Amino acid sequence: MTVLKTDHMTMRFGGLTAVKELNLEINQGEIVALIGPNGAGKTTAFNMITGVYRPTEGSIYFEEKEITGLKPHEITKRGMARTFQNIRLFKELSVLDNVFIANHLHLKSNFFQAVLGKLQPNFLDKVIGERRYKKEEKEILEKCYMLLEKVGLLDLKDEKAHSLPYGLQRKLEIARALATEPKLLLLDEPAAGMNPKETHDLTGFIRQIRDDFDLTVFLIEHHMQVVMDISDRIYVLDYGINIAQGNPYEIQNNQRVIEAYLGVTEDA
Ligand SMILES: Nc1ncnc2c1ncn2[C@@H]1O[C@H](COP(=O)(O)OP(=O)(O)OP(=O)(O)O)[C@@H](O)[C@H]1O
Repeated sequence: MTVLKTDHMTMRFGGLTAVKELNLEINQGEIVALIGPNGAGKTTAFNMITGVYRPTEGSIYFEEKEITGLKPHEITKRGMARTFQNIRLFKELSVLDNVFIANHLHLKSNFFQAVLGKLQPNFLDKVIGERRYKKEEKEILEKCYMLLEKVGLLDLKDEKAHSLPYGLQRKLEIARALATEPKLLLLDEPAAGMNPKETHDLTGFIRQIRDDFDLTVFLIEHHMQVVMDISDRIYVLDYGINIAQGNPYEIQNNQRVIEAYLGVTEDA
């Protein structure tokens, strides 16, 4: 099944076309990379797919249903999650609390509102609500523990997020994304800031979570070794234009891609 499809997806900022008529097609279970030099339009493409920007032109389909123009939280609810180039964690909160909070999209009872005193339930509702809250809290905690175990952070669950080394903060971000139970996971530069050992382990880690959580993965990455090791297929952007697509071997040997990366012009 096609999990993600974009049809002539375009984003203009004034006179600048950051992404031009991009056609992507990503299938269930694939690991696909989006690469390109700085400013090529990769993050803009992610921002359109996840609802941060509405495309100026073109359409986006998730699991064959149109999602163009939906809000980010609506897209998350349908089963898409992302991490960010600049890590976004609650830095003063513990590792566990960071994952716990990320579950809120899946809570059936509105306990966050209740906790904040915004709801005034009658006595019976309150008793039932509290019982349900306790049951849900227990279930969520179990899920958080499972997620932290999967990403190798269970032993650090009580540490503050900001005290973790950068590479582990990235893994915590991934655990937070997994907490929303996505089918498609978008990773924006997962290797950034990782040390050589973490970078080396990243390929196995991403494949493992893809298999364990039945995911499809779409990632932006600058680290070419990671891209070539991990990707089933690669799309290349240059100045907003999709100049190539193919498997790692095809991309490594594509003259247009080599020129885009080396900055060679056609008359040079
Ligand atoms: N909100 C915005 N307003 C105006 N221009 C923008 C905006 N966001 C991005 N751009 C421009 O669009 C182009 C593509 O930027 P984008 O961040 O998508 O590239 P990128 O491939 O993700 O780059 P990098 O690898 O450096 O993160 C750039 O020229 C950038 O300056």
